Amino acid sequence: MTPALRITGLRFAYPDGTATLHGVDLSVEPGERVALLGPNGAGKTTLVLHLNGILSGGAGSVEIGGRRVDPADRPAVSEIRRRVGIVFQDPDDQLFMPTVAEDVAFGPANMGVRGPELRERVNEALAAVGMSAHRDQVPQHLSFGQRRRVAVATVLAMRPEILVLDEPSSNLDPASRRELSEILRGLAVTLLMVTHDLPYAMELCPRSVILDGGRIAADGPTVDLLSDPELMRGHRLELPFGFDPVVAAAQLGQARS
Ligand SMILES: Nc1ncnc2c1ncn2[C@@H]1O[C@H](COP(=O)(O)OP(=O)(O)OP(=O)(O)O)[C@@H](O)[C@H]1O
Repeated sequence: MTPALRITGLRFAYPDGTATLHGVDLSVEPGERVALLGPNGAGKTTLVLHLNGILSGGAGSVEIGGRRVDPADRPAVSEIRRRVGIVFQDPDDQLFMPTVAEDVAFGPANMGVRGPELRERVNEALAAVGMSAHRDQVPQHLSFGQRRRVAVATVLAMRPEILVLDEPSSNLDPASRRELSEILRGLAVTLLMVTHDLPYAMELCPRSVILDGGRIAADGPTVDLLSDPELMRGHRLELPFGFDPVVAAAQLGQARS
């Protein structure tokens, strides 16, 4: 099967010379849910920004469903931006229209979707995140957790094959955090989630990858990584007090390798 995502030998330095990725290889199968873990400054966001060509120009390659992300190939980039939806950490980076429904319609309308199909996509995306009742509200008047849900809906309306989320649980209260996790688990997409919230990684992603210093340091079942104290310490990862990944995995029905 063609992987949903294949990154090969990816190296990248910012224009100021900060070398951030040092040869990353990663393959994700369709329908997998993978957490991307690692300390501050590891290169997680930099890696994610390569998935739809926002960043490029280093060495190596990124392929989405077998198609290479090549910023010089404009049609390929538009196609890839439709297939890879990125939900940024701050929902306010994604919401700029006068109403929630217009924000959710923006992406598909930009792709040329019109009329009943556009309405259907907006309705479906808002329903998926439980925000149908707020469609006519001003996004900036919603709570943070509600804005994050709408940000997810703006991406879902594009019907992406790969959903990438940067810190989806940050600043959410416990109920909103759980509700978003239920929403994400119910989606039939490939999911890549950048997070420092290790129980959230455990809950949502059977597989995790640790990135540190621009290199993949570990890749395997989330429970295995989180229950390896030396690995965790070595990459500045800390579980909340009292959280036992093995017990959590058993409760979630996740297998150890
Ligand atoms: N625009 C930029 N110009 C120069 N260096 C940058 C830029 N953006 C990020 N960096 C550097 O790249 C490195 C990786 O940053 P990145 O944001 O990808 O890390 P991260 O793993 O997402 O961190 P965090 O967990 O703190 O969000 C850091 O050293 C950072 O200072």
